Amino acid sequence: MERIRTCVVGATGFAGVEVCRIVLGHPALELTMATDRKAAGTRLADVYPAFEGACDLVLSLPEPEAIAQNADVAFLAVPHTASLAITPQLLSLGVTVIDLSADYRLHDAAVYEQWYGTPHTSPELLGQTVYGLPELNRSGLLVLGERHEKGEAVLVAVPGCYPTATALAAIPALEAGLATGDLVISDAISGVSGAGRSANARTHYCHANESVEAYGVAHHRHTPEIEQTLTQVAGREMNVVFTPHLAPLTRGLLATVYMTAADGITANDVQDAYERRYADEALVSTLPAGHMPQTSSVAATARAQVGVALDDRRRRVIIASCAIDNLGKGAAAQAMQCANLVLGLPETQGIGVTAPLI
Ligand SMILES: NC(=O)C1=CN([C@@H]2O[C@H](COP(=O)(O)OP(=O)(O)OC[C@H]3O[C@@H](n4cnc5c(N)ncnc54)[C@H](OP(=O)(O)O)[C@@H]3O)[C@@H](O)[C@H]2O)C=CC1
Ligand SMILES: CC(=O)N[C@@H](CCC(=O)OP(=O)(O)O)C(=O)O
Repeated sequence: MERIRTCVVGATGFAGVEVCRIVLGHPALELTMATDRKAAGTRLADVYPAFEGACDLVLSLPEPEAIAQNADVAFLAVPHTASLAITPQLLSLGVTVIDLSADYRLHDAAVYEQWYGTPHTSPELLGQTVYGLPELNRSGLLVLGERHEKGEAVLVAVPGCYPTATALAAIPALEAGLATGDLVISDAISGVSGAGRSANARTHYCHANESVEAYGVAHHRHTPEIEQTLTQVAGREMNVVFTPHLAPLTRGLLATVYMTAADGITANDVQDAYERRYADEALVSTLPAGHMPQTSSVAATARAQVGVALDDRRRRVIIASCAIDNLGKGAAAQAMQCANLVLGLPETQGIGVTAPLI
């Protein structure tokens, strides 16, 4: 079988290199192009020696015409606005785009402009884009797959890492009507690779090591994305109080979510709802009652694990905690899960399903 020609844009970034690693191990895809502006002209293996012997590809500049000549699908692992700059042209040249950036996640261009502080230059694409959380929007991704099969280039907006973990923690309780009200609180912790490859004052080893801090409090740009998803799930306008924290981990993300419990529900009702909701999901597990997830159990995988409890001692609160790998289910592996659905491949093909155990 001829393999699907694949380009990774932003291939030396943390999310991009993880996409490259997945593509190189994927039986149905071939890494035919990888781009990077600063390292163009050098081999990917010169930047990441782990690829020595496995990949001889030379990095190119991210030029849409060249991408269209070399690839049928492009993963964009670039910062927001960089995706806006090339996605319309890639689509018009017939390249299906799996975008890891935030540029096409929000349905409303005005909300994007408010939170990202920059004009949205292709709002006409927002209506045709599917938000790539397969556990919520699988049918939409399969519709994109039908269009792709007919030769149309399509666009997937892969969710952010914090929105992925927060949504997976909240979906079962909201869908089953076990959580009431319009407020969800999400306390989340990310490893430092979530901030990308370039260190800054906050992510510098000497600042981040042996320390945990909250940041972006009350104004992080994932807030509207989380609210958009929770509103879709609950079928009513939802708000989130979202507090991200930076922890001295290389990779891993844990979101613990608090929701007001509906009157009369029991801890068993909550546990059952979560187990039922994820029973058929290959990549999301509900842990047994009394167990909470840890990031090391999902490191370097596409998996999410969710643990849930009901605190009915004073206030009745559902507490759900979700662990993912920020670069796995939070970025590259989820991007591949979406691509598999769009490309008509088995949903988990090519993505690691269990973590290294030691
Ligand atoms: N890190 C994570 O855990 C997650 C990241 N994401 C998203 O994935 C995307 C990449 O993130 P991450 O890998 O962390 O970032 P990095 O900073 O590590 O990498 C960014 C990459 O994009 C390239 N790039 C930067 N600007 C442009 C541009 N204008 N045009 C083309 N290429 C450009 C960079 O190389 P060069 O400048 O040399 O071209 C580099 O290869 C972002 O949108 C991020 O929000 C999503 C979920 C989780
Ligand atoms: C630890 C850390 O700094 N994390 C990043 C996560 C952002 C990210 O990757 O998300 P987008 O895809 O929406 O840009 C942050 O808080 O900005």
